[in-house]
Amino acid sequence: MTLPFQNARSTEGTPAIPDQPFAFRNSDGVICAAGPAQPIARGDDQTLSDRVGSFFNGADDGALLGGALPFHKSEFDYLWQVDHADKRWPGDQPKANIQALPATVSRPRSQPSPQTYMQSVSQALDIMRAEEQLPQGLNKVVLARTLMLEQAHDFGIADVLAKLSEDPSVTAFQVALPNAANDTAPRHLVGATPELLIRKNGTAILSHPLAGSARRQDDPAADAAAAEGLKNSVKDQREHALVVEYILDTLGPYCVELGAPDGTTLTTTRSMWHLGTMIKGVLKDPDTPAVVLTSKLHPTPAVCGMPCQRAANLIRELEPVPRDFYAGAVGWCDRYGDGAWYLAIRCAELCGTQARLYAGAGIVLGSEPQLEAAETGAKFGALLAALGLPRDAALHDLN
Ligand SMILES: C=C(O[C@H]1C=CC=C(C(=O)O)[C@@H]1O)C(=O)O
Repeated sequence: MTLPFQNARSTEGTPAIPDQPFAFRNSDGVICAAGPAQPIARGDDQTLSDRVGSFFNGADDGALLGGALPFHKSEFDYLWQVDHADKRWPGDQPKANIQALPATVSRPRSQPSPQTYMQSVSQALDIMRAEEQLPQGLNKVVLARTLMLEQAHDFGIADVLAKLSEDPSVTAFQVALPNAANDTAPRHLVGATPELLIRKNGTAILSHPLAGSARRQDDPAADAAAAEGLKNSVKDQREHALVVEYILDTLGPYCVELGAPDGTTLTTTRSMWHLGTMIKGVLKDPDTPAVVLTSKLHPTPAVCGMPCQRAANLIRELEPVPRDFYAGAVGWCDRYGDGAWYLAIRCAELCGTQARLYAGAGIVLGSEPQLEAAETGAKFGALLAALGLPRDAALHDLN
């Protein structure tokens, strides 16, 4: 077993202590790291429970653990222990008005191109059609693409977070990421996630999976029609049902009670409509920490697919850009294991003057490559707007 709180050595060496290892803001309030931060020894999913165990046994009352789990479970997480939480959001300091700054951000550069992305979606659909009758055939895979942006000066994380947290329906977040060998500035993941993977308070747990999406429209009648269309879409309902089923199956063994209402509800952010289901449960053991439940759940078919390992392998094969912490999980828990963990989606990696935005879409039989490319284009909207670009800037090069 590796001990937490030692100065963790990894392939990148000892992590530099970031100014702010993690921060989350939503309609419930703010959780930011405060006091001295200590890295928890890095490792993969198999050792997570052991590595965080000492935190729960030995930490002071106000101590918090938080950070990020990567998308692929064999990769190393990046977690921190801090002495206590702060209610000061990093964006609350006096700041420049982002709208007033000259627009210096470069035109977004797609990686892969939307056309290559559409080809990957077609390939995935070919596999699904060929395996439709097989019991372990591929049912769903979530395929992502990225946008690169650059500007002359460093991206201001506090400004980006302040913009993202203007939407009360999301959880705006910032987590420190490990630096790559040639990085010249600290690396962070910042985002505005709409999706709660798990919240734990004593024995009570809550999960709010989303899957199935439609872009919000400026015109109210068109917006209502988009929502109605999503609700009635057989393809989106199927895409959603796989996630709910998976979460109920995975959490079942840890619960004395677990349930979801019949049917989906419409959930909205400023950019997107989603199908959502509120899953509630009561744990058998209140000592099972939220971060451990997260690692059991992750990756759900909202970010990976079904069957899970098959989909994860296909993602490695078809996506040219490694996901790293995109579509992983970000969150925090206290020494009682209570806390909240979210899907790391609608996010960007910021490093100095560079930003990489990520967006994915669930592919099932009935998906259409062009529409999935447009859906990912729309999902970039919140981050594009926070970085000072038009919300629809990624919707123009899809033909
Ligand atoms: C993978 C992403 O979204 C997931 C969450 C909600 C809806 C989704 C969908 O409709 O495809 C995705 O499963 C993303 O935004 O990058």
